[in-house]
Amino acid sequence: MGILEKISEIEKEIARTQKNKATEYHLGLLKAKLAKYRAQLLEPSKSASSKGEGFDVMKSGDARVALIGFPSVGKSTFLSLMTSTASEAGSYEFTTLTCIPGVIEYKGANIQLLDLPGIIEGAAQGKGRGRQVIAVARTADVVIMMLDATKGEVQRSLLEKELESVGICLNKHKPNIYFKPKKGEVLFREDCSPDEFIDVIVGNRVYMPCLYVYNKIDQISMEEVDCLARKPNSVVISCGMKLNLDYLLEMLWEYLALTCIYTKKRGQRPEFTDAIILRKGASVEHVCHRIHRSLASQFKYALVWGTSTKYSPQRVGLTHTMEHEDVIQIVKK
Ligand SMILES: Nc1nc2c(ncn2[C@@H]2O[C@H](COP(=O)(O)OP(=O)(O)OP(=O)(O)O)[C@@H](O)[C@H]2O)c(=O)[nH]1
Ligand SMILES: [K+]
Ligand SMILES: [Mg+2]
Repeated sequence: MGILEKISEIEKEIARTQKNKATEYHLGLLKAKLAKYRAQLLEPSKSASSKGEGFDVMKSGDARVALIGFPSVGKSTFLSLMTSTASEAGSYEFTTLTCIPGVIEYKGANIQLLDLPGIIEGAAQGKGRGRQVIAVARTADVVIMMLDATKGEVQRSLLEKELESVGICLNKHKPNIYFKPKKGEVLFREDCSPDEFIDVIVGNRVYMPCLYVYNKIDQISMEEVDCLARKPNSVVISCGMKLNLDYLLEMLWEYLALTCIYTKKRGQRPEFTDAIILRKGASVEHVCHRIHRSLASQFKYALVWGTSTKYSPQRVGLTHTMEHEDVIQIVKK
């Protein structure tokens, strides 16, 4: 019997077994067996290319958020709640076997949310689809590390270790060192540790904001909830009881640090209801491209009101860096 058939047999048996105290133990065993076979589905097959298939999901929208966590912490339940995409959830591990994208619409922005298979210790060394999952995490603007509030803190440090072992630095700022290999010129713009210096030379580090989301708080006491909620970069939620999801969105928005730009036409008020949403550090040229493909080539100058300029308005060129909530009026040749 192949793995898929075995899985299907177990699923059928679970479906026809009544749920009660007497069958609880048996159901538990069945679910453990199911998780074992599903984990085997995640293992890269020997016949396929040595690297195994990646999860190639097109980047879309204004930003990308990856859901990373151990199996069965509630990642898929969360995706199904926050987006119009349904991702299958189940009370057994390794329900999700691939990358499932959804879109969160928030404050006029489209945020791509990626549900991923659960990862386990050893993921970075290729356990399960660990490598592929981590590769997707690298492409995100923010990582949501989803944790089961009923489980201990080791889950958090284990996952952090996995990500750090492949050069993903969470909630750390990139060391401000300028390094140009050709000339071998090094300029320390701040005090740095040897490790930080090595990171810059090796050059494959990514620095990423990470939000620790403790799910299933409906299962723990108020005191425990309170304790988790006070941890840095952490939010407590319950997908099951839809608790604190609004607050999580607010935090996520903050961590994404997107820049909202308002346009205005000459002699008119700014279009405050229709912001252009860009990544941090976006220039006037980025704004032009967003309005119309050919606008940058017809560009003469722009007037900008807001925190990015010394005067309001100020005449600026294409390379000027915009800041959050600036207003811009573009003047064509
Ligand atoms: N009590 C409680 N259960 C939850 C909550 N959120 C999700 N669950 C349950 O947890 C189980 C796992 O949920 P999933 O969404 O499949 O978890 P996952 O992280 O996607 O799991 P994998 O895809 O297997 O890695 C399901 O039985 C959910 O119903 C919650 O807030 N509270
Ligand atoms: K699951
Ligand atoms: Mg899942």
